[in-house]
Amino acid sequence: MAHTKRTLCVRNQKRRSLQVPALQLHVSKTAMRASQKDFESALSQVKLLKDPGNEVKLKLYALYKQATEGPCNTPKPGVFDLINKAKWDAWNALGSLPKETARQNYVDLVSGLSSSSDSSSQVKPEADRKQPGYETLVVTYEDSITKIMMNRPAKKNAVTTQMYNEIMLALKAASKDDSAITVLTGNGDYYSSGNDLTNFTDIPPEGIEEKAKSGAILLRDFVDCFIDFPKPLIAAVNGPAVGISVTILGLFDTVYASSRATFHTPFSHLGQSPEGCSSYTFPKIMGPAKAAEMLIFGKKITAAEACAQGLVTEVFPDSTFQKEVWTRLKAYSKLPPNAMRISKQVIRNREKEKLHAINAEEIRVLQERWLSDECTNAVMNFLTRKAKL
Ligand SMILES: CCCCC/C=C/CC(=O)SCCNC(=O)CCNC(=O)[C@H](O)C(C)(C)COP(=O)(O)OP(=O)(O)OC[C@H]1O[C@@H](n2cnc3c(N)ncnc32)[C@H](O)[C@@H]1OP(=O)(O)O
Repeated sequence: MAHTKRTLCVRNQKRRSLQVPALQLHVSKTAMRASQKDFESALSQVKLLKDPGNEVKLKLYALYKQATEGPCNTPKPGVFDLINKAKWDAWNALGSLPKETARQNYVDLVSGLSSSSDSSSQVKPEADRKQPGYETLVVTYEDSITKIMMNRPAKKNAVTTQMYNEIMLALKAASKDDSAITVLTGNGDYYSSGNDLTNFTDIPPEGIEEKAKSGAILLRDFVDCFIDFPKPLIAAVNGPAVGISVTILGLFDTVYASSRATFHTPFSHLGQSPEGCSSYTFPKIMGPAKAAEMLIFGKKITAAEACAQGLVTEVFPDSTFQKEVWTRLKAYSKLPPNAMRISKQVIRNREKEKLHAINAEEIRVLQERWLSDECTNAVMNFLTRKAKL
């Protein structure tokens, strides 16, 4: 029973149809009315269904036993007999549920599973998998993975105000959907060229200070979303990465990089200062000396160097990057999602408060830098094409 590709909408329908709490299978209005024939038909139907997962299979098993044999009265299997113990527990949990009610609940459950698997097979996967409402991103769900792809390849995936907002929206949605892991990546030859420098040009009538203030709030909220993201978060760095797209990597759980990727934080060149909690995470990850070379002197490092310094988890040859990374991620996405979330919490939670405070402090400093001549000149030089990195 293969896992199928489908839209969130269909997944939600399916989830609703599977909402049969293990210990509270209710007596429906039609209870007592499921005939032996209905039950036998459900027994045949269940063999044709796609794999509904272990939890539902246990419910089906328990209801079947209750419907055919009545309350569980066999000895409890030993602790090491895991499978039989899980089955026994599920059956025993039904207590004294009458046989007729168990039969009806079995028929209802199979009927719900059949209709949801019918509707999922009607989905046209390729077109529908893309989630609507994003202009700067392509957000998809497949194989229990939410993939957030920055999608301004002609501009090297530079992060506009709109993209900051859309990434926050996508992360908030991914934290609540039933994906097991979330991946951020880029479309085209770049992962991201960092903050879109035209963000600094749109000055409101209230003046540059107001612009710096609103930019600071946006950036603080953006980085906070990464600090608070509850599920495993993976960066698939498909090409060069600059500025904010590099600094937030310290807040990811895993970073895979193409051999073509480079990592560049040219803050001094731009008259700016570190953000994304990198003033804390980078020295912690790579040691203060290597962090200073990147964050103060703007040294661009290769994927191999970033891996040696601990910023990158693993580097893959560019020619096989996509294939190898997605094969790996699909395997990880099948691990028990709650265990992965909880492990992430255990690893990350004790630092959260500290990271929020660091984020706030970095932004306080950066907001002042944005008003400096050094920063204004650097941005003007880029926009008038006098300077590139
Ligand atoms: C709300 C505010 C929050 C602020 C948060 C602060 C974050 C800090 C940072 O992120 S600092 C990093 C800022 N990024 C840069 O300084 C990179 C600037 N870009 C470049 O130096 C070069 O474009 C390049 C080295 C990334 C790529 O050079 P290449 O020659 O390969 O390509 P082009 O320069 O021709 O780029 C193609 C088009 O894309 C536009 N573009 C690329 N990056 C940015 C960018 N960061 N901001 C704005 N525009 C960018 C480039 O202008 C070209 O556009 P065009 O085709 O219309 O000319």
